Amino acid sequence: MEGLASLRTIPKVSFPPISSSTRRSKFLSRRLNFSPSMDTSLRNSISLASSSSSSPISTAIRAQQIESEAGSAAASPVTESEENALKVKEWEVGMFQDEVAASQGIRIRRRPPTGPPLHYVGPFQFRLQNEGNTPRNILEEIIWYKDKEVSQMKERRPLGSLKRDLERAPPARDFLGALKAAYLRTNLPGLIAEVKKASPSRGVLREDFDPVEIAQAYEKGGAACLSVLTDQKFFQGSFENLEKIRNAGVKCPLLCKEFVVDAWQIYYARSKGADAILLIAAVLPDLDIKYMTKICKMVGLTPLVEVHDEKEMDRMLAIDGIELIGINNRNLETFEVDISNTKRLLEGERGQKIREKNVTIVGESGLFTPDDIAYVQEAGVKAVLVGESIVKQSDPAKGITGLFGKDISV
Ligand SMILES: O=P(O)(O)OC[C@@H](O)[C@@H](O)c1c[nH]c2ccccc12
Repeated sequence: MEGLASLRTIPKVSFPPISSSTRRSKFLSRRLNFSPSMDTSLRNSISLASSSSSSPISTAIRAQQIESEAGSAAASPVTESEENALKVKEWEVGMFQDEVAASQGIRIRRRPPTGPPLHYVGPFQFRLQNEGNTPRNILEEIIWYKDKEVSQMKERRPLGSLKRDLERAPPARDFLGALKAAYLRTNLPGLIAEVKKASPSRGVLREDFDPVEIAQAYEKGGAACLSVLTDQKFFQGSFENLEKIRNAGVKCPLLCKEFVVDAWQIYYARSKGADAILLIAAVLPDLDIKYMTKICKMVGLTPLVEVHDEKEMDRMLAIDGIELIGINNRNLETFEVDISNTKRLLEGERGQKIREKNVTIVGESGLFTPDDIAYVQEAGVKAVLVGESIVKQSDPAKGITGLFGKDISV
């Protein structure tokens, strides 16, 4: 009995007495990233926009979602057996969502890390550690943690109150415009300089980490935009850093570097002063990308969609309205870095399509020298995203000059 060593005892949970259909609706909305309080017109337009999607599974999920919304009007008390049936249903829907994702080549599973329904023995519930509830790689671990973190944050800050805060947020600035202007000015890729304290692959990059000082040095050194890591657990970043940098009067537009799993995070990033936000294609199915890019545009954020391989690039090129794509040279599942990844993804017909669609490409990760910059520029990038090589320098402004082989601030 292999899994028994990690057998855990969990007290039985009882839900507050709300209608099962309401809860199911909420649950489905969450899994599908449709916020229950999202404007109906937007939701409809997104459903319409995505109705061309060829996946029969996503169509079925949409049908279930509509059914769940229709059912949410009726309220009735829930019995314990209904409760258990609901848990099983939730598990099934989670599995279903993973199937949709898998059909698009996504390996990251989004099913709740609690795994399959619990086993009952008397008053106790047991859970066996197994393939289904153990993350398969670091990205999956981050995403599962993020799912939990975000659902807790949402409880503290419901979308309604967050939306009201948006009116008080500092105005969004033109992230893509700043990158294009830098490219025209310098004839070199526009720099997105990353305020990064640590990462799971490299550990702590800089002990004396003052985010505002680093941001100001980057600006002085000629960065077009900044990227601020906001993930706390794995990258030692924070939204406080983002807010501080914005409030310190740094003029470079700011990218919120997060692991977005829920549209709520987009509103939150905007409320903290972000001008752009990262959306990772390895994590988000097409429907989420379409929906989230619309939310971004609605609140004035520029989405930077990140891909790592040909399959992800082709998926994103098939979605209309994506203007900015980052090619990550780091595989987030294995941490392997290879800058020829950028070149490979920009070759041949794919490169041709990118030029036709006028998509701006950002080369991301593992760039250290003027030769690296020249290599990705030659491959076709108009911008680069750089962290480690410049954040480690005692003067990050000089780090930028070293990276490009010349002073790009003038
Ligand atoms: O420090 P580097 O190798 O220059 O990489 C920066 C940036 O590309 C990297 O931090 C990054 C790219 N995509 C991400 C997604 C999540 C977290 C981090 C990243």
